[in-house]
Amino acid sequence: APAGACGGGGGVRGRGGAAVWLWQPRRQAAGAAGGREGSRLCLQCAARIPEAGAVLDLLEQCPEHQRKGSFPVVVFEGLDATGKTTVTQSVKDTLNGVLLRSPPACISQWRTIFDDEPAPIKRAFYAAGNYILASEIAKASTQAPVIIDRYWHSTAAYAIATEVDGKVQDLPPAHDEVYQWPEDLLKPDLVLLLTVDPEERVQRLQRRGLEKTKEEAELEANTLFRQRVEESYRRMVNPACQVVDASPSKEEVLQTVLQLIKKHCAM
Ligand SMILES: Nc1ncnc2c1ncn2[C@@H]1O[C@H](COP(=O)(O)OP(=O)(O)OP(=O)(O)O)[C@@H](O)[C@H]1O
Ligand SMILES: Cc1cn([C@H]2C[C@H](O)[C@@H](COP(=O)(O)O)O2)c(=O)[nH]c1=O
Repeated sequence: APAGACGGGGGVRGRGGAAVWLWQPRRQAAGAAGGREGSRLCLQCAARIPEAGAVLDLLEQCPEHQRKGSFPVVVFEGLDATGKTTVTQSVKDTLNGVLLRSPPACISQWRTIFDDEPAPIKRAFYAAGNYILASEIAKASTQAPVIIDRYWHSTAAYAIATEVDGKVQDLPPAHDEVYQWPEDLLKPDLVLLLTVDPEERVQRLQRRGLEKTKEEAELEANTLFRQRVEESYRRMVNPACQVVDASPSKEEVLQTVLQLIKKHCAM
């Protein structure tokens, strides 16, 4: 792989236009999220990890420029424990849809390996996962509504928030290209960002009682990181996230999102 493809000033640009692995630290946020080409190059650099080769093989099997079928594709985003798993399952059941998630099942068994790698490799894993997921979305959306638990916006928002230190004011400015959807990645019809206030979210995390991922532990410990992730979500464009207050009961949240889907997606 070309020198600098995975971290040090490379200036690589993804085939579809996603800014990847550029010079400035703030550009590295976008780079860390990478496009298809950027993540491919970074995983090639990580050849010492056998699973990187396996992810690359799966990525190569996925045709570029996936096209959506005629059924709606709806993504749910948000910080951990905002209720994505809960609501995606209910929406899937209500709409007789297909439920998918990022990273997709075919690579999720390697997630813990990549979570322990340096940030660019970890993000390349998640970015590649989105391109593999796009193949699944393209196929499933010819048959039924597709409901997705996290997609590109999560990859980008966590990457940006990790690469940038400090406060929300230190993020790349609104309208920066780091907040753009990659041109070569299949777009959903609707992206819903679930939000709850920090106290409620911590209560939900505690009630759930599962083992914390590193990201979750960091989110809990680091208010600034949490704010950077959420603000990055809010700055994403093309498509932008529609913000949903997910504090009400599960049933109320379900009704709110079903109405939004009805309003924004032809069913
Ligand atoms: N509207 C709600 N009101 C109260 N509790 C809720 C609500 N939605 C979800 N919960 C509870 O909050 C906890 C976290 O929810 P869930 O696992 O769905 O979140 P998540 O966003 O998928 O989290 P992660 O991203 O970490 O997987 C669970 O115990 C769930 O039962
Ligand atoms: C998809 C995706 C996830 N992450 C991080 C963000 C979360 O803290 C954890 C766990 O997510 P999950 O909803 O419990 O599966 O993974 C990330 O950093 N980048 C991504 O693309």
